[in-house]
Amino acid sequence: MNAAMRSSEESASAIDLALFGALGDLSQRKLYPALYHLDREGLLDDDMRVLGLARQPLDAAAFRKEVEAALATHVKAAELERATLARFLARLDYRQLDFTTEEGFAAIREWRQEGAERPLVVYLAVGANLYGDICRHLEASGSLDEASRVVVEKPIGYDLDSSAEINDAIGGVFPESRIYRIDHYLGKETVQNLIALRFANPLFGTQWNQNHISHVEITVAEKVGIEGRWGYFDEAGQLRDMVQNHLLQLVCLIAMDPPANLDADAIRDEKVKVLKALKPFSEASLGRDVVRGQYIAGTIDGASVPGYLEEEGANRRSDTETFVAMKTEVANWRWAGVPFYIRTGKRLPEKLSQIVIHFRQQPHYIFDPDQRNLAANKLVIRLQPDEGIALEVLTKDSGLDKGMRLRRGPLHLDFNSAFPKTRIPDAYERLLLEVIKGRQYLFVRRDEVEHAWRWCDGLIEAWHDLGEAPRRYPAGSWGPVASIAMITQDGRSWYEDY
Ligand SMILES: NC(=O)C1=CN([C@@H]2O[C@H](COP(=O)(O)OP(=O)(O)OC[C@H]3O[C@@H](n4cnc5c(N)ncnc54)[C@H](OP(=O)(O)O)[C@@H]3O)[C@@H](O)[C@H]2O)C=CC1
Ligand SMILES: O=C1O[C@H](COP(=O)(O)O)[C@@H](O)[C@H](O)[C@H]1O
Repeated sequence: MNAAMRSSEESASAIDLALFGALGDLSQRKLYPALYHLDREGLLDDDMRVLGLARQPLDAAAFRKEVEAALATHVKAAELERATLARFLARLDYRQLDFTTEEGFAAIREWRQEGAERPLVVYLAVGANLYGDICRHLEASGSLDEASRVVVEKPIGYDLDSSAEINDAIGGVFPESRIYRIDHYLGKETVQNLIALRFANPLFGTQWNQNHISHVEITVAEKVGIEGRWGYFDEAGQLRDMVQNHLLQLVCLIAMDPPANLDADAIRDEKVKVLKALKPFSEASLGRDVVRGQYIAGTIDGASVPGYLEEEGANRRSDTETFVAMKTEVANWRWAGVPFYIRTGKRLPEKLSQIVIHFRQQPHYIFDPDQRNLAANKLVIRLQPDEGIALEVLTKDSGLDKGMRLRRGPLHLDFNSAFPKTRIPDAYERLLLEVIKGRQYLFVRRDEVEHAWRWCDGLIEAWHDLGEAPRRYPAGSWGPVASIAMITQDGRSWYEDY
């Protein structure tokens, strides 16, 4: 964080927030808890107001009750303080609105009149099919001005063409400098820590390339299944839902060159270079280096769970993937020849997001030949849960009878125990704070979204040509056996020290 960022951190900015989709799942589970926590931390200006917009006919009092109920469900009881809650609820107002017609949008302009000097932030917590309509109606109703910002959720489209269409619609009303595209992984504390780890520590900065790193592993494993979103998910699949955005953003943060500074565009320029350098799959590499899976019924934590095709809302046979593993490469000078193994899936045994950087072995090995497989350092970056960083190093096994036996052990930084008083904020807290302050470095620029789609579209097209059904895996396993074979064929294995 540069000096300008640091000094503006202390002062909260006053904004008016118009929240479209104010009674939806995202608002209730993520946005109100995040705003409440910001208020509790003293990070919301006293004058900040929130206007909830949705189609149900509620008045402000009934809306506040809905929000209070959402907070009671999604904020820990110990963190719900009466005074903060009262202050937060008093910020809220509500208007009933159908987002598809311009009629009614004047209500936003009228609500704005009271706080016209504050920038308006428009948060679109609705499906992307509504983004264009809402932006146009906001403009036509005279609700916007030169300082208004818009926040949009993923997924932006279904492929490159649809994403370009949506981006055009938003871009027809808001300039890129006032569009905040959320990828909530960028708001996670440990994901931001990747920037600090890489660029604040010369120890890693000098080693971060193909001369010293043999391969990189990224695992984003989920225990949950489809969570009532079968209709959406079946159209998307795990590649579009997770890889196109979250996993490729992680690849970017690991692989990018140092930005000249921490400005949004300096960082985003470097990420775009990584996306452009991602190797496309050939027909041969597709069969060898990519595994798609779909879960069948199984057991997680001792409880039976249904298969993907038996989940609530499942209404057809489907070959949509719920798991993807692949070996890819960032084809540039820094990373040529270094495989990036990535995998993500639903209904896996753990909720775990982890990056493992495998360093190369020493050029000449002098210890016990039986221990050769130990002989490389690993940097394990745990994004969730139990956020932390561990560097696996080799030391001498102690004891008179051990000779020069090696022992592998971690130099471990566990954020929760190292900094016990620091609550690790939810990603949406950080992201909302950045929007309020008008800083874009944690948001995704249009060209990032589009380069990521271009690469994914190529992969999806090749899958279609191949015409193979996904491999089945039992819920509660680590995915199809082929995903293990994919990495063992290179003489490696997925890091398993969970
Ligand atoms: N939920 C999550 O965890 C995540 C969501 N997202 C994204 O966030 C966005 C919102 O998702 P989510 O909250 O789950 O969706 P929901 O369907 O739960 O919420 C959408 C809200 O918008 C309202 N709405 C829809 N159409 C209209 C309309 N024409 N006029 C007025 N109100 C309307 C709905 O009202 P009604 O109830 O009356 O239909 C509902 O309150 C989506 O883009 C999604 O992809 C991204 C990441 C995670
Ligand atoms: O964007 C999404 O992310 C969640 C996983 O997020 P996490 O913060 O819990 O790791 C995923 O379940 C969902 O399908 C996807 O749309």
